[in-house]
Amino acid sequence: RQHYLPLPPGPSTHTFAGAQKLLPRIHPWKTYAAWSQKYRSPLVSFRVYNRRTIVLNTREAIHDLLNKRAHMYSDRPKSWMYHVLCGRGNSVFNISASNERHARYRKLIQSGLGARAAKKYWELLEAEVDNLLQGFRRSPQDFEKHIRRNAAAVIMKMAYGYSILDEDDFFIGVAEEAAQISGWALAPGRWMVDYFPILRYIPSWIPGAHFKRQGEAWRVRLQDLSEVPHQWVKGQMASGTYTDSFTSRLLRPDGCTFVDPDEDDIIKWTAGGLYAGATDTTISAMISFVMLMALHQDVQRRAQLEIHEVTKAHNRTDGLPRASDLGELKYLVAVLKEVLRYAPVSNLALPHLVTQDDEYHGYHIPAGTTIVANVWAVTRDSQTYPNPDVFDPERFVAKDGDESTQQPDPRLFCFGFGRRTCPGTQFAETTMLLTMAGILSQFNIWCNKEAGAPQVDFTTAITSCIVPFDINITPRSI
Ligand code: HEM
Repeated sequence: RQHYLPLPPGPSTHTFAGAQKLLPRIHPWKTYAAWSQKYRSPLVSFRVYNRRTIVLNTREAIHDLLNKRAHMYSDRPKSWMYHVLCGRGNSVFNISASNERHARYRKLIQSGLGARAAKKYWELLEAEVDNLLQGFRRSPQDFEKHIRRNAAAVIMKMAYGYSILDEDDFFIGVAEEAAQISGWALAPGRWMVDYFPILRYIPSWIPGAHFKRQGEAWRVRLQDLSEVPHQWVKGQMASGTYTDSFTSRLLRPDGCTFVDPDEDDIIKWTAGGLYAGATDTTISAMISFVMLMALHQDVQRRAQLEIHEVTKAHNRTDGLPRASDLGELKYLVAVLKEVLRYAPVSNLALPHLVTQDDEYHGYHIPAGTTIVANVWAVTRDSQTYPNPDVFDPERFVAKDGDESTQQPDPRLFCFGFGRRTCPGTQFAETTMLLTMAGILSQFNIWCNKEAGAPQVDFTTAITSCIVPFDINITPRSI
């Protein structure tokens, strides 16, 4: 029956290339939301060459399909260039949900990063916040660099027990090269083999088969890069002097024998996924946070007051909150929620793939369609969030202690959906709250508004943040 139903509406497109030329390079989420308004449909669909994408533009549609029907909406679209030619199909982000590795990866991450396990990292996080604040003190104008270093340091220590010394660190270089290659190989519309997989059989020496030679070169390089930190941990463990970490604990679960090669491989991919998942996301959120604090002095003062009261109650003479204090910083949690809503890190989350034919609101959703959740559209929906373009943490403060007066928690959609929901959510929240509390306890952030308040703009990438503008960061007297 579904086949007699229409596809969700969308722009009329070129016979061969489909909507390829219509897809905007800047803020595609805004275009999808505009199409949704134009066609008066929460779902819009378009085709690029032979691949169809459906974008979900409302909270209800996203929840109904990606969460409630997660069993059929949790796969990932296949990039033949990246997954096959570059050999990255086994990565945590790309693995098919039907592959038994998917469940194994997520189980390991859950055991290492879940709510209870995360407490093991409190000391590490506090030490890294301290390093970050020292950086802010030394050169506040380099705040972005300090935030980047901090995110990499936290995850390298947590995943591998490796201490990063500065931003030119060898291991950061390794991870950044891998991320850069992945970005090129995954660029939508760039590789015809993604649309016509038969091209992968073309011999590499044929003129025009540049993509095959490139894919092969990247495969070798990415494989080498992903081995570096893993082999480093194993070398340290063999030498007997190593720092306990996610990887070391899993490699020798009973404390004496190493796991078999199959489990070793699972651990390697899982730890690699942690680095890829944690760095750019946390960095984006923290940059947006700093920018928003510069613009909203009232919010900043109120959060500082709350931090001061909590640290005073716990006799923190340095005025610096600890991880165990975070549960009392209710207003700061509201600020974090509003940062995630106002400046979503992942405006389109990551694409999912539907594995069976389906039907929704009278539309046919064919198996094999890429499904994109327009998170940005949800955060800007004025029914859910009145005055959505206004930054206002008050949305998430319960009136007279009544939690039901709060607007919907954006963490329910900023961290993804169904069986692909971000497994680092709790770890990310603890890291971000501790960083925010540390920064606000020691510094004032402000910008010169004499020539008018700076214009807020957002970057376009897999992770997005507020485009940095000139700000001042000055130490506070406590
Ligand atoms: C501000 C912080 C973060 C945000 C906003 C965020 C957001 C997301 C989103 C939107 C996805 C895709 C979910 C989907 O496909 O439905 C995702 C996946 C993932 N995230 Fe995060 N994330 C954050 C931090 C972290 C951290 C700290 C870690 C690890 C320590 C992490 C590890 C991962 C992994 C491994 C995946 C892939 C899951 C899968 O495909 O099964 N993330 N994240």
